Amino acid sequence: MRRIEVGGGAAPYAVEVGPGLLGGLRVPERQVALIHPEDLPAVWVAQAQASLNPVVTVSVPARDECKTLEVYAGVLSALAAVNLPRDGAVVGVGGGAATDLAGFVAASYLRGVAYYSAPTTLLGMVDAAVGGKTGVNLPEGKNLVGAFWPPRAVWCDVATLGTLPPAVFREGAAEAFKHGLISDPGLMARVLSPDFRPDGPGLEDTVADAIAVKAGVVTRDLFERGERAFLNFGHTLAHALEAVTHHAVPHGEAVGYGMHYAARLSRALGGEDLTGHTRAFLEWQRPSPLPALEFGDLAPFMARDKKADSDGVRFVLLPALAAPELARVPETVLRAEYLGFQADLGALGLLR
Ligand SMILES: NC(=O)c1ccc[n+]([C@@H]2O[C@H](COP(=O)([O-])OP(=O)(O)OC[C@H]3O[C@@H](n4cnc5c(N)ncnc54)[C@H](O)[C@@H]3O)[C@@H](O)[C@H]2O)c1
Ligand SMILES: O=C(O)C(=O)C[C@@H](O)[C@H](O)[C@H](O)COP(=O)(O)O
Ligand SMILES: [Zn+2]
Repeated sequence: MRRIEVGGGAAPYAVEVGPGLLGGLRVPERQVALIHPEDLPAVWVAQAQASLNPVVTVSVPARDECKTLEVYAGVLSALAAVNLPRDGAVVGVGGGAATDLAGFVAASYLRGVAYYSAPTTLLGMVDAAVGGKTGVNLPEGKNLVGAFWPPRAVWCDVATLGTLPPAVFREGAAEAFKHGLISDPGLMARVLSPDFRPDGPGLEDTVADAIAVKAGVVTRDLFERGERAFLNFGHTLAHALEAVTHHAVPHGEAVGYGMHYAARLSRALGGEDLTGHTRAFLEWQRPSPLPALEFGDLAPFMARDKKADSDGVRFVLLPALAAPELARVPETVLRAEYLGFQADLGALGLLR
């Protein structure tokens, strides 16, 4: 079992990574609400219920269908209906979508109750469950409503990865690869290695090392006043792709595409050519091909990116491996590189 300490908030917490954790969840609060996606395999729901003995279990729609204000309101009502008290706790079990929702419920119900997270996807483990970003989407864009509300503990039961559809495992690899690109280049090769699979050797260490990158960043900058923005590498285009397609493009695939676009932008502004790495990742991930969207379809969503300020949109660029920076990019470059990006996807067979 690997254990990673995370600081930066009111109280430090630990992320545990290992097999068999779900059956042994321990929270000190007496009354617990368990939130999970409706398609989470019953075996994992049963294990979490057996260890937590929740006063209420709320099943929410799968994927980003649960990250809506309507679902959020329904979950709050379910907690109020059982009088979950202020000294109770919310536990989110599932992928990043369900844990983002559960965390936001915890952040806001009775103005905030204790939150614990048990991610069951690769993406949830290496990224979403750690660092305290919680929230839901609006039709206008991804994660436009939310709060920073760090968990009190995170349990990554790697056995749960065994029931993931292979494509969902590969979605999560995008965020681990991102951590490699922005901070730990050795991680990139490990993600692309044939050993990186739910039953592969060294899985626990690769997951833990990817978490360690995020844990370090959020410990130093929980509220995204500086370097936390680097965790958003690839996300300006990614979030726009998700929003414009009404989430037909899943987050992990959108991030794979977004990283390639961001690598092209970085090169266009004089940086090292890292597009070989991002292309290799797309070849490994084999995402669903993208619809042929115009730059103009995506621009309104990119303009609502949370890294934008009063002077406009900013992108995370990588002038060199593990050396990210936040920068503005002229619109002429954004447009030209979008055309080049589409040409690259065409050559890779990734454009519909
Ligand atoms: N808060 C953050 O810092 C952060 C970071 C990255 C991503 N996110 C968010 O996370 C979401 C994406 O998360 P995701 O990639 O985990 O996708 P997801 O939560 O949509 O899960 C993918 C699918 O797998 C199912 N599933 C979960 N665990 C399973 C298991 N063990 N076996 C079989 N099926 C299982 C889910 O119910 C869902 O249908 C997006 O909404 C994204 O915005 C948040
Ligand atoms: O934790 C962060 O900070 C990240 O940017 C991690 C991202 O992978 C994640 O998708 C996050 O939810 C995006 O945050 P947002 O502020 O752009 O909504
Ligand atoms: Zn992400």
